This record gives sequence, structure tokens and C-alpha cells, in this order.
Amino acid sequence: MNTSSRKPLRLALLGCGSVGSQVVRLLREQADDLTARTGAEIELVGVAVRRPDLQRDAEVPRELLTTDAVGLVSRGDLDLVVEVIGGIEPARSLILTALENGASVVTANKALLAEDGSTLFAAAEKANRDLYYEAAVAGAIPIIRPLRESLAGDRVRRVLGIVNGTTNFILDKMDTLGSGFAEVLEEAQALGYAEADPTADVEGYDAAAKAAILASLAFHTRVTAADVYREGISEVSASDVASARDMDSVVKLLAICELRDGPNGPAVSARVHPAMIPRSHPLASVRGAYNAVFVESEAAGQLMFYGPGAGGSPTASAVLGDLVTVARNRLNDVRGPGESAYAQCEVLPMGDTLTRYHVALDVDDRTGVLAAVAQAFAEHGVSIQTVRQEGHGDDAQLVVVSHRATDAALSATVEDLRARDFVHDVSSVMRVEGDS
Ligand SMILES: NC(=O)C1=CN([C@@H]2O[C@H](COP(=O)(O)OP(=O)(O)OC[C@H]3O[C@@H](n4cnc5c(N)ncnc54)[C@H](OP(=O)(O)O)[C@@H]3O)[C@@H](O)[C@H]2O)C=CC1
Ligand SMILES: N[C@@H](CC=O)C(=O)O
Repeated sequence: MNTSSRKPLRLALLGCGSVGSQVVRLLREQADDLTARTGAEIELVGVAVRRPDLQRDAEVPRELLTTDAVGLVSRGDLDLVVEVIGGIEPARSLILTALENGASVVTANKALLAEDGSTLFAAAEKANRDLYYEAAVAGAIPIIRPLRESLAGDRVRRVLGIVNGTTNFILDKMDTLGSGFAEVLEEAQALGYAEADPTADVEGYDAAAKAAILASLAFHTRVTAADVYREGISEVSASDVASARDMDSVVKLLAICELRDGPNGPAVSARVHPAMIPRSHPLASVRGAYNAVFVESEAAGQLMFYGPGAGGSPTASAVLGDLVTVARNRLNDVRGPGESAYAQCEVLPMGDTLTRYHVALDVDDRTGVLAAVAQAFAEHGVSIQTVRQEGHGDDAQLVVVSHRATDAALSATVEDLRARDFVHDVSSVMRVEGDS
């Protein structure tokens, strides 16, 4: 039922997979509410897919499906386009064509925004159309709008969070059920959490793209995925998870973005890597595919955003929220805040970052080894917080946790230890975050 007297807004959907099919479902189930909130009916006029005959989670009238995505976004009568194909191409060309043809765009595509957001924002500005992307970071959690709008008058210093649902799901199951990596990854894929190529999740590319987007918004600069230091979870072993448990900690894949003083003024650092965090830290209780983002700003202090970080339905909720906003803007002939005027801050290298290391060494079981290990740390200016011996004889292991030092000094220490004759193996190295 059209509860508005205004002409319907014409919407094209690009992609109808995990997210797109839930967008279709919500558009249908909440049609009247959406019309009431927007001020006009949103009419779905086409859905671009690769395989039109595939069975989908939502019923899509066959006549709306097309494999001609270019033809769909070029038709010239669209008001709104939702892009949920993912990846760089053809998504970038399709979004640019949609904007050039007068449509406002909502996308969930963090990979594209983190690689070439500046081209897209410039195109949106030129076309005088909106480009919204709340779903691109942390699924259903409202984090883009708070950073772009609510905190625009404050100075954000740090953003720290768990922003990938798939890896959090895997690490959580490894910790709580002792599950194997491959088996849990398959489960995450079946639940629609993982990217089309799950390497993007497992190797930290997805989280790095989200970190780039968060850093850009938080610090009003342009940070790309290539600027973000990245390590994934493929090297995290059951024994790393067990070591964390011994320290009353858990392993999480963290994204950390900071505004720092650089040699030439304000500078940013952005990194994604697994880290041990104490079980008492709020991020340790983020379970399954949930995400959480802490924002620290000068005036507001600490803010925490928490919720489902992946999955078709939660992500579609964020897409629909954007859709209502851009539709309202469209009807009122206005645009939301643009991002094309961001300045360029220096991006600091990972080596300058202050962090702590947890290092497990298989060593000779003889007098003097402990002192020699402490000496190796001291030679790089790194002090040790705790050291613990586990096992004896051939199984002797030292587990060292450092105090805070630069990542460069810590990684040089580890390289140095690898070369020492009393060290048989450096069996585990992991950063420690979330406490002093
Ligand atoms: N899944 C999630 O939890 C989240 C995903 N996102 C982002 O949302 C986007 C979509 O993700 P998701 O739904 O999981 O991905 P899926 O792989 O499930 O769906 C992708 C859709 O795009 C279609 N498609 C692929 N290539 C083309 C093409 N060349 N032309 C037309 N259609 C094409 C596919 O068609 P067909 O079905 O015929 O194969 C499919 O319907 C991505 O950018 C992702 O990063 C963001 C937050 C969470
Ligand atoms: N693959 C992503 C989906 C949401 O962004 C994730 O697991 O977080």
C-alpha cells in the first residue's frame, strides 16, 4: 500500500547474495514503515546478479532480475542504487555510472571504499548525490554516522575494536570449544559472515579496509587499506590460544587507529593484528560474530559501540537505515555530509607503534639462559614484565611478556633471539594489548 501521495523513488539493487537478499526481504516486509519514514514509496525496479536462476533466500520476482548491471545503472530514471556485490570491479564502475546518471548510492563495500574512496566521494560531490556506507564497517553497528556526524565537533584520538565477525567467530570457538580453524571457517561461511573470498577475513584484509575507513572518518584524513599494517589470524595456533588462556587472556583480531604527534605535525597510525587481551577487558567478552568499537575523543571521553558485525540480516538493517536517509535527502533535494575535502595526514610506520610482546621460546635447559634472554631484550632497550619457565630438559620453554616498547625494538629483539644458539625455536610471538 502506498501511504504517500509522492511519486515512488526508484531503486536498483546490485547483488542479491547474503546481504542483498535480506535487503529485498526487509524492503518487502517493512514497505509501509519505510514509506512512512521516507515520505515516498521505495519501488524496487531491478536486481543485478550473476546467476538469475539461482535459488535465493528472498523471493525476487523473476522479471526484476538481470545480468546486465551496467544497463540497469545507466537507465537514467533511478533515484537510488544499493551496491552489495562487493570487490573492486565491476562495483566501482557501477557506482560511478549510477552517480553520473543521477542516483544516490548506498554501499556495504569496504574493500572498494578503502582502496578508492576518494574517487567515489569526488564523484558523489560532482553529481550532487549521496554516497552512504554504514554497513561497510561492523555490520549492524551504527559507527560511521557517529564518527561522521555526532563526533564531528570533537577530536577523536583513538579507535580500537573488533571489526571482523568471521575471525572473531573463529577465535571464539577455538578458545571456548577448542575447535579447529578450518571447520569453524566453514561454519562462518555457511552463516553468511565470510567474504566471497574468505582469505579477506582470515588474513585481515577486511579488517584493514575497515580500519582505513574508521581512521579516515575519525581523523578527517584519507587513509587507504595500503596504509594499514596488517596481520591475519592464519598463523594463530591452538597453542597461542592456550598460552593466552594461561595468562587469563584471549586472542582477538584488533583494529587500532591512533592520532599521534608525528615529526611534521599530527599523524595517524592504523594497524590490524591478533593480540592477547585480558579476559577482564570489555573486548574479551565480544563473542561469536559480534563486533565492538571503542572510540576515545578529547571532549566526550570513551564511547563503546557493540553489536552484530556480520550476517545478511544485521547488515541489511544498516543498508536500510542509509536508504531511508538518502531517500529523504533526495525528496528534500539536499545531500548529507561529503568527505571529498579531507586533508592528508602523515601515516606513521608500524615500527614506531608502542606495544607489548608475548614471546614463547624453546630453549636449552641450563643455568644462564634466563639471564641471556633478559640481556637480549635489554640490548634493544626492552624491559621484561614477566618471565615464566615451563617444562624441563628437551621441553624447556620460556614465556616472556615485555613492557611497552616500539614495535621495531620488539621485533628486532625476537629476530636477535632466533639467532642465539640457546634458542631452539621461537614458537609463538603475539602482541599484548588492553592493559599497561
Ligand atoms: N556478508 C556480510 O556479513 C557482510 C557483507 N558486507 C559487504 O556486502 C557486500 C556483499 O556481501 P555478501 O552479500 O556477503 O556477498 P555475496 O557473495 O553473498 O553476494 C554477492 C552478490 O553479488 C552478485 N554479483 C557478483 N558479481 C556480480 C556481477 N559482476 N554483476 C552482478 N552481480 C554480481 C552475486 O550474484 P549471484 O548471487 O548470482 O552469484 C551475489 O548476488 C560486500 O561488499 C561485503 O563486503 C558488509 C558487511 C557484512
Ligand atoms: N566478512 C565480514 C562481513 C562484514 O563486514 C566479517 O566477517 O566481518
